[in-house]
Amino acid sequence: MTEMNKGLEGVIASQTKISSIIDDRLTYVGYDIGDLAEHASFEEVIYLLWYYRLPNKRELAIFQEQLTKEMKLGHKIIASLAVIAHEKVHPMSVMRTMVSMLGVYDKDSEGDSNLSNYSKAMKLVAKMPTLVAAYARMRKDEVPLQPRGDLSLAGNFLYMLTGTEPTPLHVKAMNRALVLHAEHEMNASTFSARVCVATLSDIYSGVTAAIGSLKGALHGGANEQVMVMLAEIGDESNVVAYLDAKLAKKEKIMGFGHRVYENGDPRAQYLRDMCEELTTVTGDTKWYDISRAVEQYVWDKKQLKPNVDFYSATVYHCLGIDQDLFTPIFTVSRIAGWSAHILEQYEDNRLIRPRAEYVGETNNTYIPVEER
Ligand SMILES: CC(=O)SCCNC(=O)CCNC(=O)[C@H](O)C(C)(C)COP(=O)(O)OP(=O)(O)OC[C@H]1O[C@@H](n2cnc3c(N)ncnc32)[C@H](O)[C@@H]1OP(=O)(O)O
Ligand SMILES: O=C([O-])CC(=O)C(=O)O
Repeated sequence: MTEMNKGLEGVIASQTKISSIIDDRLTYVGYDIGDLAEHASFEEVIYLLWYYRLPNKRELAIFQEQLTKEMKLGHKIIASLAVIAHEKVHPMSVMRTMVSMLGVYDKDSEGDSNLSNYSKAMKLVAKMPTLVAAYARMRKDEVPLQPRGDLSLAGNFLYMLTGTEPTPLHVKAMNRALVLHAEHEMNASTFSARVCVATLSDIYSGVTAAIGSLKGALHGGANEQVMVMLAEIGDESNVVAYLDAKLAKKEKIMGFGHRVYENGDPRAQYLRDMCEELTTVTGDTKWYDISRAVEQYVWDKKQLKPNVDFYSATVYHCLGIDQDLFTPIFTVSRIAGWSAHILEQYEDNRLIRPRAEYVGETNNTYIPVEER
């Protein structure tokens, strides 16, 4: 057997044409993430990840129309959401359950043709923002809102969440966050999705598995923990003492470090810029200033750079979003990458089944329970 590799660090588990991270540069289908963050709509990015090319104007218009049509939630889904909306569980547990419910109420859930899988992928990317927004309202006893045909996915999401038409700056910020979180090669949640569907299980099962993996604080759950940390710091003058205490206890600083990037996550700078733009407009730069001070001190003390989760926390906070919805927003975006990987896995499938090195007891003999 080959040597054990804890955490599968550096192991290549499959080939992909969806995204690459080479020498700290992230590209989606060969397009630099900075270029996409600056210019692309989230809808274009979904198309790019599924079809390995950008859509032309007509293709994009049709794609957007299909997405908007699929955004609505059926009454059975709203009824299921009503049953759990007030449970005291993390919103990611609600999302995991509701995606599973989408599978329950999709008559085509077991369909395995290419057409059926693309159609289910479309339903999932379209319904994810509506689910998060509906849950956010229903847990506060507010009526869930229907998507509007005249808004982009980012705009619709903010509208359905808040009930008011978002400003162009807020739509730009949300769109940029969705583009930047959409895809990231063989991260833990994408790997979970691929492992699941490689058994020839269905797409809803794959996405349910992925949501479970994204929830954890070492992965997507870090963005919520970043906001918890910033709130605990509370003022720029507390940054050093707070971080010193954390590091002395050998605790991880959320939103820093990365398994793959050696010199920093390129997505962080675009979110930092967005964060600066948002806070400059509101005139309340407190959270941005604290974040900059944290970034500087963690670099000075540990030579660690922020990852995608660090500045996304302040961006969402500036958009007025509750902190426990930060990771669910990650699902609204990452469903693009998960679905692309699931479709790619089906295209050229092989069961994913690594080995474990056995380090337990050997040569035991069964003793009847009465004699133990
Ligand atoms: C979307 C995303 O998933 S991005 C990642 C989001 N997660 C986080 O922000 C959580 C905080 N970060 C981390 O826990 C890690 O950096 C991970 C999970 C992202 C990567 O983990 P790994 O590649 O397994 O690195 P590992 O945890 O072994 O860290 C290597 C060393 O750097 C240190 N280190 C890494 N990240 C951090 C951190 N955030 N704070 C403090 N120390 C850290 C570790 O303590 C370890 O030091 P040691 O060798 O002296 O023990
Ligand atoms: O790639 C990873 O390990 C985690 C990450 O940054 C992501 O999923 O966006």
